[in-house]
Amino acid sequence: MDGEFDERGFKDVIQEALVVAATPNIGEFIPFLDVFDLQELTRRMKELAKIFDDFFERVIYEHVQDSKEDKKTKDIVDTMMNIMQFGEAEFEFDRRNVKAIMLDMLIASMDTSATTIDWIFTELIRHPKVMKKLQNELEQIVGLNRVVEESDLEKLVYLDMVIKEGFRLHPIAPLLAPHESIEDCTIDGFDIPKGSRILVNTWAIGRDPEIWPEPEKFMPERFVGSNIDLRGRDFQLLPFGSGRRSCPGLQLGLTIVRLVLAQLVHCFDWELPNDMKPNDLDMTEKFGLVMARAQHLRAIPTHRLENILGISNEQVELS
Ligand code: HEM
Repeated sequence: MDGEFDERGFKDVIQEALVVAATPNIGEFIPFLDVFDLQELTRRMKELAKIFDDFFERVIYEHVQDSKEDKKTKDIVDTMMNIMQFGEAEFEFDRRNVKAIMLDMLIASMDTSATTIDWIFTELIRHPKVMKKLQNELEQIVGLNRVVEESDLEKLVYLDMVIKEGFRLHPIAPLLAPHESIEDCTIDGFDIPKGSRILVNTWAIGRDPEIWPEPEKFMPERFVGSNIDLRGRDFQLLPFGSGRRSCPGLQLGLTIVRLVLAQLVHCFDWELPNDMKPNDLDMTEKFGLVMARAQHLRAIPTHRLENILGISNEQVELS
């Protein structure tokens, strides 16, 4: 089964799992049809689960072998294995939990950050004035003699607005994760019984003209003087969800997105190949738990930071 990872690549298999998980399963809505698995989603999910399980078994095996040697650095799998071995958790914690956490971390972290960067960077290429304004901010704060570092990020106010605007138009989990109401409640006059499955359509909220003027426009300036943040406090912008089940990787994810985007924009000027115009970029979305761009973005970088990066100009594929 590892063969499937080797042949298709880890990212591809994870992406398939996200599509299967997001596809509405008719058997969940009409329970007596569940057993027939009409869309073959359950069958495929079981196959994928087996592929992941075999892979994580191999990871655990390798860690057990390595632990016999005196390793200097320990990773998250070593830590979980220790907790399991010495019964340090105050609840049942076995091999299945170790594998489930590994799967959770990989699925939740890999595609999310990469897809976010892909969308926001595409918007920057479609909006050269915004790209230029961001480059000016980077020039002022960082200069042109060194690369952006994590410690610069707090000072990059316009970058922050660009990222919020990107998340508003392209929340990578458009329906968040399915939630369940734990008690009866009424929202906006709608009675929601305890135990209902709740899907929060952040994609639609982000494009609601009653909340966002000219919602289809990519306009980071709409955040000037606003204190709307991304942490789930402001319900009109929920790219990481809200409350107890919101994204625990927010800090890491946001730092990666800010740093990578800042470096891409700061280090390079970008143009589209084959005389393509920014407006010609295909913005079609691809369905999945993480909603990615359907088409790969191709752009040509020219480096701006003289004498710092020994990188030649070439066409790169960002997704
Ligand atoms: C830009 C990057 C990321 C975005 C946009 C993002 C977004 C989200 C969203 C929308 C949810 C569902 C929240 C809800 O339904 O209320 C979620 C859950 C989760 N995220 Fe992230 N995420 C990102 C990066 C990460 C990273 C880097 C990690 C881990 C290292 C991570 C780990 C998780 C986990 C474990 C959950 C499930 C939490 C739970 O069910 O209680 N995420 N994320």
